[in-house]
Amino acid sequence: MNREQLQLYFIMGSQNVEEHDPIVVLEEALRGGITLFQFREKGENALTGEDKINFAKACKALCKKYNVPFIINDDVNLAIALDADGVHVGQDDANAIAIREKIGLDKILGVSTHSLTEVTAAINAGADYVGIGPVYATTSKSDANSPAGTILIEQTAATYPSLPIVGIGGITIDNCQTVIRAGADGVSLISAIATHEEPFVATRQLLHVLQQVAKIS
Ligand SMILES: C=C1C=NC(C(F)(F)F)=NC1=N
Ligand SMILES: [Mg+2]
Repeated sequence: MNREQLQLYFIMGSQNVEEHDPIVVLEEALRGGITLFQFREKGENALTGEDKINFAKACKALCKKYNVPFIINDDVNLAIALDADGVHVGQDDANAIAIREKIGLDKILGVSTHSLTEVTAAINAGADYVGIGPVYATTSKSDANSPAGTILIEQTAATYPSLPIVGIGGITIDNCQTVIRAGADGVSLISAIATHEEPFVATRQLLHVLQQVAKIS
């Protein structure tokens, strides 16, 4: 995985799209040019069992059609079963070292981090990128920490300049440039695309704004 692939990292599950069809939303986002996708099926009405597997397979097939890596959140066994391109895990999921051993070196491993200590541990576990947030207030994650702003992104970029970083949490077209200027390689988001009337348009607009402000290398 190269750090440019983090530029516009869309995360979605069936619960994030209000009255829209999640498969249509994903195809529109892919057509619009998202650079990475995370399948994140969780929450009280999340799909389970065969429904979840079939939904994941449909999302994976769409990502393949648009040549965008397909990442699965939390569910390492599903990621292996579907031969996903990688997994994203949080601090409360299994130990990242064990997960790296389980998925192998050719899969993408992303880790959520909330402190420099957790960033260092993620690096030692062999993470390909770290997610840092929530930068701003989010409604997409019920158990999110309180918004931390961009300070940890700045500290991490300064301490580990070669570590790919993606910011997450309440990111919109209005604040995404601030996140990149702080040192993130990209932004990850759910609602800014998933709840937009026109996910294709939302994606194009976000990319346009993000392309104005490359990471200060
Ligand atoms: C809780 C999360 C934190 N960060 C990320 C990512 F953006 F992929 F790094 N994904 C998550 N699901
Ligand atoms: Mg998790």
